Amino acid sequence: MRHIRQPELYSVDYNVLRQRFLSAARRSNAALFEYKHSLHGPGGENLFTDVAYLGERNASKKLVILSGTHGVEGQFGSACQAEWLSANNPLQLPADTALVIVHLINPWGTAWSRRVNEDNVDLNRNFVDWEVAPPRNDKYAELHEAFVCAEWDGPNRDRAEEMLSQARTSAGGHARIAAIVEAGQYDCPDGLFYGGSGPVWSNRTLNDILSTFVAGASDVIVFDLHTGAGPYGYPALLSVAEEDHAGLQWGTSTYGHALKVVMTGKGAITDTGIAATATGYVSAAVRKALPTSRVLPLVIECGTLEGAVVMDAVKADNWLHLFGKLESPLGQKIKKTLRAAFIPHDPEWQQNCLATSLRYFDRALMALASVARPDPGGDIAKNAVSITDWPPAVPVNAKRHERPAVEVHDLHKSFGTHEVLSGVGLSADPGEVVSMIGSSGSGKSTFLRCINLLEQPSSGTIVVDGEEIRMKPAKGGRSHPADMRQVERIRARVGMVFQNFNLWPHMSVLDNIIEAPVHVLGERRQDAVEHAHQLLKKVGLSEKHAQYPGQLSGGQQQRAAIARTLAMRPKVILCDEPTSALDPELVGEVLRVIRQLAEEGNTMILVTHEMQFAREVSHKILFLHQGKVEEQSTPAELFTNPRSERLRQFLSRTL
Ligand SMILES: Nc1ncnc2c1ncn2[C@@H]1O[C@H](COP(=O)(O)OP(=O)(O)OP(=O)(O)O)[C@@H](O)[C@H]1O
Repeated sequence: MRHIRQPELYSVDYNVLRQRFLSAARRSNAALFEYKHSLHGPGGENLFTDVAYLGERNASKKLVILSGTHGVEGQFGSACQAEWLSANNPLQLPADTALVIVHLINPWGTAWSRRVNEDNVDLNRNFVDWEVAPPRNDKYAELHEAFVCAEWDGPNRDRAEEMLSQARTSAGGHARIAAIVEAGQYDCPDGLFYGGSGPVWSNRTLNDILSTFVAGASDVIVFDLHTGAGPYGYPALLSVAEEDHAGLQWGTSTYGHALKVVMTGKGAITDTGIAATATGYVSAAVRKALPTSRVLPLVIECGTLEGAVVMDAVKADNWLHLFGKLESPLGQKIKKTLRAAFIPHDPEWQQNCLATSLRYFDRALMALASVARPDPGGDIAKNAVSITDWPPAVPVNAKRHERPAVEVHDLHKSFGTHEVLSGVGLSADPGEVVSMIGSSGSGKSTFLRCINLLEQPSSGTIVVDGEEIRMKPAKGGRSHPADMRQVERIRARVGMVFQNFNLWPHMSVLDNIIEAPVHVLGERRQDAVEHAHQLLKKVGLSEKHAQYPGQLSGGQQQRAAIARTLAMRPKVILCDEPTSALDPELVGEVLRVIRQLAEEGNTMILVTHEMQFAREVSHKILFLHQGKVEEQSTPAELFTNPRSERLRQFLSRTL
């Protein structure tokens, strides 16, 4: 079984999920596009559905992987998407095949931990044919009042629960009630499994994505990633269909008995845990949007708790959003219960669901690889639309033309007559991770130390966050900073993680962390302490705040040093061989923290001898040789296709 390298992949924080996904996609050289939602997340953050596209624009075979149809389940789908990209870098796409990853199609639901969207709409009931009247669900209407009881407890609540209990008994158990409720309903906008009154934002966005990035392909496999139904911890592979079609046979021949076909419609029954009575699924949408393609719509559905328990959690969440207070203790408890109903806090569940899903993705690529190219004269090829433009999504890459977080041009540095850096340049965009590799003595650490003027460069230009460090000529054709106050200001924005930690030995861990925020940034001590505790939690050292550096292991000291760096809220983090002073068994714990920082979108410049790590976390790698950049490229390119002989030799010695 493949092991999850990052258990924290399952995060409840929308920003963490998004940054992690974008980071993984950028490392894979995907083209990125974003669809901005008009609402914000709970922290005021902007919300987006992101699309990562890999492969030829006009590929005739496409694999689509969609997450977050039911917002709160998006943690799982996002983890699968990011982890599959990270575990397969560079991803080997078969010829004439492209990958389209749609990250969090219902971003509002994910950010607010709701199964539904911003209009209380279940997106997986919203893809009905809106040209005709939506299906009626009279049996739901009879139960609706009990589902939306305004009281959390008290006599009315007791009556509502009694009514539901009687309905369960007379219908013959929870499953029967579930079949009624989960069929979806279109009359009660405040009720459960409400399908809406027209196509919602996520519906329109998905259709736009399909017509922009997928339409015209001859063969398409689509995964829609879900949790919350079926046996615990078992990722079932399903294909949901309202009628038989060519894709189903393709699915059966690809996955054999692993695939369950669920025929939906009025009165349909299935033992898969999903609602066969419902219509308006994503699978219907993809087939409708891609009429000229052979489409295999797949659902991965990872079972969690008993159906009745999941339904209760959804019902409580509906009450919370209609009548409760999100920030109250009860509100927080309801949210926690809902999240646990869809993503259990169980490493084995998380590992198994993720690993199995990645295997289903691998298999899909194999299935696409074995599809012969379409006959150029055939019907499908005739109908193929060539993608010449990518509107209306805004390419995320365009954002990367914002000003770089760090730019260095033509940097020279000599110690006496020994020129250690001979014209080194580098540019890191916000959120980018740039690693520097090279033999011992090639000048990597000196370069890093020049960026925050721990070493004074002999000449060259350094721009941090748009501000150029002003230099003035000094003796012997050298230069010095013109204004030390400017240097101090810029240093405060550039965090540095040193090889030897550099913690103050006479101060506790907490005092080490708050020292600079209080004395350099002028933060209130109380605020700095609060922030320090958050950071210690992040690096896994909550228990160690009162200890002194000498009482900690090397790995713990380095993690404390990272927390101290983060306390200054740096624009850029420079890491100078952060693990080279550690015993091998302590390296992993530090790399994990650095990986997390990288994936949360911090801008980092990293000097390291950990090649595999550099390959996994970096967007760009520079190979330094004798004070010059010999080669720079993306990790995939640099490691698999080194151009210079020196780099080839270096890699053969170190990999
Ligand atoms: N303060 C200094 N005074 C004199 N020479 C120095 C000084 N600092 C570094 N050097 C020299 O500069 C060269 C580059 O050193 P640097 O530490 O930048 O290399 P590096 O690529 O980081 O090496 P390593 O991977 O071994 O850390 C070396 O020859 C080193 O001896």
